[in-house]
Amino acid sequence: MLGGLSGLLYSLLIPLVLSVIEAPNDDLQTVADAPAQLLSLEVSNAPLAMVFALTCLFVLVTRTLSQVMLTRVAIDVATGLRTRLYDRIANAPLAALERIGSARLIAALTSDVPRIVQGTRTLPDVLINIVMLVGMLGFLLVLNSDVFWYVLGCIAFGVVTFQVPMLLGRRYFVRARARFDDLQGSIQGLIRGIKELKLNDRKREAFFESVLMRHERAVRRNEKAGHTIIQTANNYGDLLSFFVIGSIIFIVVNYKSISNEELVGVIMALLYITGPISALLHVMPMISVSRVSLQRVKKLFSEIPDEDVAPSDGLPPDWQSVRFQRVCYHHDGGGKEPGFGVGPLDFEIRKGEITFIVGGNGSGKSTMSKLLTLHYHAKSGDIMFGDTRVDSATIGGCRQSISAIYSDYHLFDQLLGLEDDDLQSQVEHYLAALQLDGKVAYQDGKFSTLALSDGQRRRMALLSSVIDDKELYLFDEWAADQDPTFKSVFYNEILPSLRARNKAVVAITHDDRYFDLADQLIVMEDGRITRIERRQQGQQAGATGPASSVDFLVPA
Ligand SMILES: Nc1ncnc2c1ncn2[C@@H]1O[C@H](COP(=O)(O)OP(=O)(O)OP(=O)(O)O)[C@@H](O)[C@H]1O
Repeated sequence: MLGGLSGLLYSLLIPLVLSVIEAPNDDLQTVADAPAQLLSLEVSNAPLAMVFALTCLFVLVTRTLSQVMLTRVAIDVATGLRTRLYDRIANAPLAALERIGSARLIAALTSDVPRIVQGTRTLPDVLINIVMLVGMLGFLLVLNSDVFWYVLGCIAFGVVTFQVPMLLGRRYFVRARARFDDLQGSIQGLIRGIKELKLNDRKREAFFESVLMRHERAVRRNEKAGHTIIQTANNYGDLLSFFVIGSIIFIVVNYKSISNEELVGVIMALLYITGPISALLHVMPMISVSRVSLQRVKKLFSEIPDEDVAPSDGLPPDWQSVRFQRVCYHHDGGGKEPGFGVGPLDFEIRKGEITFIVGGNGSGKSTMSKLLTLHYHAKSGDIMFGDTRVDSATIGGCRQSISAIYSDYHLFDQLLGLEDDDLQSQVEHYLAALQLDGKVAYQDGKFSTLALSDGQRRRMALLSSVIDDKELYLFDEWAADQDPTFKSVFYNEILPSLRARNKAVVAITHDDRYFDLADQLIVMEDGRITRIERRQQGQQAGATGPASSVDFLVPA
């Protein structure tokens, strides 16, 4: 609205100036002959000068206001888009996120969203320039209708012919954007694999040449081609404006009756029109790139399904055991690969027991554990939390019973969602029990550092997990990078103390030295359970090391 008003006022300036130059009536001439005194300046045509000054002021105010307001809207759009993406990611099934991959998600958040916003930011200028163009065309119509129709025809011709390079340029932008996902993936490879690359010059060169720079060159090539085409088209558009002016001065005047006075007005109007046309042409590449990013984000949204989970009241159901009944799951292989199937799985995890899941690499232990922690949705069969069957209505509540540390866990630098009064003392207790008290402090609701060794970071993850105080604990090869002493602490003290608290404890492990500590041993092979061993009633598990008298957990 303001942009339109600004454009309209802007387009009124030329007729105003022309009316002064042309001095169409005697009154004005008289006024011009007797300049008025304003702020000790002699001003000709004082009333018109006032109108001119006020119009300029209005243009300044309305244009600034419209730009500021729309820029603010654009910033809100960016936040809104990112927030929608955060929500989508948070509510997406894990399998879909694994399939899409972090590279695409990060590229959308860091590259597409800013480009969309950049495109949105041009909108006030687009609007202002369109209104200016329409205003000036209206003025042209008043001046000379023949010239008006001629110019309109030329603009229509320009718009139609401009579409060809635009479409071509857009195709290159689409290709560049698609290759940007690959580039993002290889940048992650460079950062994460820097240690391996530094130790092997040939590997590094090969990575740079055939992976990283290949994608970089592809992005560069396509972006250059896209911008070259669109810039050339812009210049063609600019040139077309001058071609129109030239053709009117040199050709059209011979066919249509245009007075000299009209011609001056027409040329001024046409020169003035080139401004908005050129401004519109120059935002075209930005709008085109922005549209490509918008489509990319839309496609991403369509690929992230919403998880079929009803809103949970946060209350887990009452359960003593979790039962798997003929549960099956299948990883899609993607393309020609057959994928990997797990199941049918039948087993029971009880509270007050320690269950070890063992098996060779790739036997399906982690997949089964993600079914148990309700991250993967079973393709068939039932998972029961006590008498509660896990389905879309109950899954949210059931998840609240679970705490898990996977091999690719993430460590947050603060304890989130906890408001216990004695949180500080609990954290201090666990920092000491996990032998981290000299390393990490908990201050102002944050850990002082996470720059720790792998084993120490895993202990921090354990701290965060036990402090959550859930019913079912899953540890995926947690002890793999612990030293022998702390491995023993984990198996002989930490797991038994969780069991003593009536927690259901599940650990995926290759540490056969500690197998007899478990109440139940589930052996997996090629996606199936080949054996389940249960300890006899009354036979106390935990014979390998000296069971500590110290309770790891803080007193209840
Ligand atoms: N996200 C995934 N997408 C597709 N296939 C997968 C995915 N994760 C695992 N797989 C397939 O499932 C198989 C079993 O993987 P899983 O991680 O469950 O094994 P595991 O027993 O935990 O192995 P390890 O002891 O090496 O951790 C793998 O061989 C792989 O082919």
